[in-house]
Amino acid sequence: MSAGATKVTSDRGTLRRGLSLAPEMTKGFGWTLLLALVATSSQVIVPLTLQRAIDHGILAPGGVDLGVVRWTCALAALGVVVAGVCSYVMNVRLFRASERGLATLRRKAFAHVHALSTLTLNASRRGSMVSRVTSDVDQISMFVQRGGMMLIVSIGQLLVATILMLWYSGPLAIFVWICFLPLFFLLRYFQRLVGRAYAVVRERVADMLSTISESVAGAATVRLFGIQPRTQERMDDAIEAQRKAAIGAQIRAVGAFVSGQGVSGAALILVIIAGAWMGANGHMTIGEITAFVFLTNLFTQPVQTATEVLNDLQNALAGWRRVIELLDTPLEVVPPAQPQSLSAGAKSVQLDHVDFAYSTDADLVLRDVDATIAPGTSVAVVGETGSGKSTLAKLLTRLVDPTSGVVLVGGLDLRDVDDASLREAVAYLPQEGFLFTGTIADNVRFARPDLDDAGVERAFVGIGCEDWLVRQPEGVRTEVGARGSRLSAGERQIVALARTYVTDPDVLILDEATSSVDPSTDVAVGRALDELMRGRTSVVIAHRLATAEKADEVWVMDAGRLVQRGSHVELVGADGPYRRLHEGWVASHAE
Ligand SMILES: Nc1ncnc2c1ncn2[C@@H]1O[C@H](COP(=O)(O)OP(=O)(O)OP(=O)(O)O)[C@@H](O)[C@H]1O
Repeated sequence: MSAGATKVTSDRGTLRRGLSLAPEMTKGFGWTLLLALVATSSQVIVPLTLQRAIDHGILAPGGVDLGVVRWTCALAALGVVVAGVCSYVMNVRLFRASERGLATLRRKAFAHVHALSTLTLNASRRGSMVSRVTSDVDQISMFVQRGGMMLIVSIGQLLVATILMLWYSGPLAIFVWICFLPLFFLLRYFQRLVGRAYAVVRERVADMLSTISESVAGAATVRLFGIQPRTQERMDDAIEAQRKAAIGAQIRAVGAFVSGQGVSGAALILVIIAGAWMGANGHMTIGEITAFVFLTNLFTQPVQTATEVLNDLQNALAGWRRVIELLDTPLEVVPPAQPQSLSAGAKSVQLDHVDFAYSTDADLVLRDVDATIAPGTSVAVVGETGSGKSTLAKLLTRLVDPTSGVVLVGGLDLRDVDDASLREAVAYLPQEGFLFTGTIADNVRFARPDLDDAGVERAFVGIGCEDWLVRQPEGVRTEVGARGSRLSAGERQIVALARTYVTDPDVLILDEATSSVDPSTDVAVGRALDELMRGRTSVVIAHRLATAEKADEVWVMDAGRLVQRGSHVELVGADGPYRRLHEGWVASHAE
C-alpha cells in the first residue's frame, strides 16, 4: 500500500508507536518485569549453592560437611521452585497482556479499513488489507508472546550472570565479555540483514493473500472463462515468491543462530581453559570455577536466545510497520469536527457547483453539477456509461467528498453531518445488494436488530413482496447462503430492499440493477422499489425506460456534466441527448 502517511523507519520508533497503539500490551509490565527478574535471580541460586556445596561442604577443610551440602541443596531446590512459579505467572501475564493488546490492534486496524473511503479500498488490494489485520498482527503476537518474554528474561539473565561473574573473578568476567563482543557486532549486522529479508516476506505474504482472495472471489468467472491455468499460474508465482522470500529470510536467521551457537561454544571452552589455569595458580577454587562455568552457560543462553528473538523481532517489526502504515492511511472522508444531526422528515438534496476527481492528478469526472431535488420527489439519472452517474451516487451518500462545491442534504453540508445521522437518513442501494451468510431475517435485521420475525415479515408486506416471501421454503428463516448465493440476483435485491425499508430513510439513492431477472421477480422488484420510493426523496440511477418515465424529473449526464433536466415528457419532446437515449431504449425494446 502506498498511502502510508507517516513512514516509521527506525525499529525503535516502530516499536514505540506499535506499543502505544495497543497500550494493553505494556499495562502492568512493571510487575511482569519484576517476576522475570525474580525468576532469573532464583535461577542463579543453583551455581551459587553449587559453589558453596563444593568449597564449604564436599571439600571443607575438616572433611565433608553434610550439613552445608544439605542446606545448599535445599536452597537450590527452593530457587528452582521459585524460578518455576515466577516464570509461570510471568508467562500468563505476558500472554494475557499481549492477546489483549493484539485484539485492540486488530480492532483498530479493522475499524480503520471500514473508515477508509471506498477509493482507498479499491486502490490498495483487499487481500493486502486482510493480511494487515490478520497475518501481520499474528507475527507481532509471535514475537510479543515468545520473543518478547525471552528477551526480558535474557536481559535479566545477562545482567545477573555478569554481576556474579564479576564477583567471582573480575578478569575472567571481562574475558567472557571480550569473547562475546564480536558476536554483538555480528548480531547487529544480522539484524539488519534479517530485517530487510522479513520485510520482503511480509510483502510476499500480502501479495499471496491478495491473489488467493481474488481467485476465490472470482472463482465462478475463472471457471466460466476457462482461465484456470492462467489463474493457477498467478497463484503458483505468488506462492513461489513467498516461499523464496521466506527461505531467504530463514537462511539469514539460521546464520545468525549458528554464529551465536559457535561463539557460545568457543567461549565456554576458553572459560574452562582460563579457569583451569587460574585454579592451578591458586586464583580460584574448584567450586568457584564450577560456578563460573554454570554462569557462563547462563550468560551464553541469552546471547543465543537473542539470535532467535532477532528472527521473531524482525518479522514482528515488519508486520508492525505494515499495520501502522494501514492505520496512518489518511481518511479521505474526514469525520466532522462538530457533527450535526439531520432533522427528521422529508429532505431536499442539493448539489452546489460540484466538481469531482478521483485523485489530485486525475481529470474531473464531474464538472460543475448544480441542481436541487425538492423533498419527497424522485429523480432518475440517466447517461452513457462512464458519464458519472455512480460517482454522483457516491457523493450523495458521502462515500467521497466533492473536489470543489458542496453537497447538501436537508440544507446541511454532508461534510458537517454526523455519520450515524447520515446513514439513518440517507440509504444507498447498490445494483447488487450484498447479503451476508444467514437467514433472510438476519439480513433484514442488520439494519434493525430489534426487529422480530413478524416485523421482518411486515417489511416484505410493506414493499409488496409478501407473495415472494411465502414461496421461500422457510419464510424469513430461509438461509440465503454465503453472500446470498442461494438466492437469484433479483431475490437478493428484494431482501436488500426490505432491509432498506425497515431503516425508513428520508433519502434514497439507488443504482437500478441492469442484470435481467425473471419476469415475476422483476415485477416484484419493481413494486418494491415503487413502495420504497413513495414519499421519499429519491435519486435512481436508471437503466430502464420505465423508471425514467415514472420519475418526477430526469437528469441527463454526459461526460461528467448535467446536460439536461426536466420531466420525461419534456425531455422526449426536446431535441437533445435524452431523446437519443430514449430512442436507443425503445429500439432495444422493440428487438
Ligand atoms: N474508483 C475510481 N477510480 C478512478 N476513476 C474512477 C473510479 N470509479 C469511476 N471512475 C471513473 O469515473 C468516470 C465516471 O464513472 P462512473 O462509474 O461514475 O460512471 P457511470 O455513469 O456510473 O457508468 P456506468 O453506467 O457504466 O456505471 C469514469 O471515467 C470512470 O472511469
